[in-house]
Formats: sequence, structure tokens, C-alpha cells
Amino acid sequence: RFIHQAKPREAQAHCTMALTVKSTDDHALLNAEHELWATTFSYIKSMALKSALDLRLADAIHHHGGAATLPQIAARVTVHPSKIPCLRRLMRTLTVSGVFSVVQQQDVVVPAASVSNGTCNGGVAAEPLYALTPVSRLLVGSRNLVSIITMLLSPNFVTSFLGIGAWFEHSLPDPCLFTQAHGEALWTMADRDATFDALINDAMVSDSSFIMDIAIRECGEVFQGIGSLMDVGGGLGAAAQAISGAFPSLECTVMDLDHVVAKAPAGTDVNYVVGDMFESVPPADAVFLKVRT
Ligand SMILES: C[S@@+](CC[C@H](N)C(=O)[O-])C[C@H]1O[C@@H](n2cnc3c(N)ncnc32)[C@H](O)[C@@H]1O
Repeated sequence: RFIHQAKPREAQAHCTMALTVKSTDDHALLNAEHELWATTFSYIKSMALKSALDLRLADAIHHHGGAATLPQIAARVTVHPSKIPCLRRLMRTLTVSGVFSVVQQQDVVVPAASVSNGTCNGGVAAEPLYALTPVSRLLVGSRNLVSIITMLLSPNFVTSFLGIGAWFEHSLPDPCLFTQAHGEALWTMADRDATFDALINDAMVSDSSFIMDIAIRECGEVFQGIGSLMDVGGGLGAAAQAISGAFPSLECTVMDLDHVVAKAPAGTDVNYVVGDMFESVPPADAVFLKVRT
């Protein structure tokens, strides 16, 4: 904080001052305050990730074969030229949290003017190369997790968590955080708001397409020996499709609310039925309910 508030030389002086605190108690106080600020701002990590999704930064790096300089990234995303120094700071935040990695290239130099990082005064400057990591590789390619992360970081979900304190004040049973924040249940909003419904359904397809391949590889034996399966609250059926693909003799049916089943894809090996799981569940050899914890 000292460094950001002051000019470089003053910052150094302040920094030295901070580091030469003599009292152990003051050291402890400053450490505690640092922890408090770090916890307070920890949401910046997820907001930086949201920005990366909004700006499609992983796609821009992927386009360049998995590693790209800031000018190369900036050329492929919608960033006003005046904000390119800010983009460098965003990339720094994302590399600290492991979304991207960065290497300082020794052998590639570019004119400082084109770097536009706000710190170079002419001459040449080595351009850092930002690369995809195992984390950001999950955000590119055909089976990516962009939709589920976009939903989890969407305003309707994020704002719900602002009410945790208020939620504790009410006795059980009470509305969940989502209902408390928005005055209606998540599935009611999805029924009413087509954009929100699409956000959820796409999110679930991306999550199920990813996790079910692993689940079938790791514990596919649970599906052996059964003739029919009912995926309760199965959404657009991505999980059931994965199971059906791996076990073609297993008759898979998805049960969901009518506004979801109305959008179910045609031409799959999966059957779809409308129903309310709190009223009844159609008979099958096994009931499947996918839960992520
Ligand atoms: C979190 S999504 C999971 C979708 C799917 N199982 C998956 O993992 O890809 C929950 C699903 O339950 C459905 N749902 C909510 N309430 C329901 C109810 N009372 N009866 C049947 N389905 C319901 C929603 O429409 C939604 O598709």
C-alpha cells in the first residue's frame, strides 16, 4: 500500500520505514492488518478471473499457440489503447493466482513505445510472455468450463453471498441466500427469465460434459448391471448423454421442469420427461442425482 500511494523514491523510504519497525507488537499489528486487507480483497482474484472471461483473454493466448505477449493479447481483445497499462496489471493479478503464467523473455525485445506499459521511457524492453496454465486450459477448446464459471461469477449468484450475515439472523426454515437476495427462487427466476435460464442450462452442460467423462472413467462400474436410469433434475441431459454413450444398453431418462425439458436437444439417445421431483419420480432401476460439493 505504501508503494502504491507514493512516488517511487518516497515509496522506498516508506517501505524501509515499514520494514524497520522495532517493536514486536507493531510488527504483529502490521502483519495482522496485512492479513485483514488480504482477506478483504481476496474477491479481486475471482473478479480478475471474471474479467479474463469477459475479455476472452485465454482465447487470445490460445490463438497464439498458448503463449503471447501483451501487445499480441491486446490486439485480439476489446481494450481501449489507454487501458493497455491496466491490462498488464490485470495479467499480473491473473498470473499471481495461477490462471496464467509469465516468463520474461531474454531474447525477444520490442520497441518500448509499442509496449505502452507506462513505465518505459524509450529504448527497448523485453516483453513478458503470458502462457496458459492447466487452469486456463480449462477455459479454451471445445469442452471448456467457461459457461459454468461465467454462471458462478454472474451478478445474480455473486450478490447472493452479500447476504450471508442477514441470512443468519432468520430462523430455519428460511429462504436460501438466492431467494433472500432476489425475492424469488433460482428456478422460478429461470422459468421467468429466458436469458438467466440459458445461463444456467449452458453452465450445467459444460460442467456435466467435463465431470461425467472423469466420473465414468473413475467409477463407471456403478452403472453396470442396471437396465434403466432416471436422471432427476437432469437439465438438458449432458450427464445422461455421457452415461448413455458409455453404456448404450442402459435406457437413460432425464426428468426436469417443463421450461427446461422444452429446450432439450433432439436426436439424442436420452428420453426426457417433465416432472417435479418433490411430487414424484418416475420408476427406474436407478435414480441419478448429480451433486457437486
Ligand atoms: C443444478 S441443475 C443440474 C442439472 C444437471 N443435473 C446437471 O448436473 O447438468 C438443477 C436442475 O434441477 C432442475 N430442477 C429444479 N427444481 C426441480 C424440481 N422440483 N423437479 C425437477 N427438476 C428440478 C432445474 O431445472 C435444473 O435443471
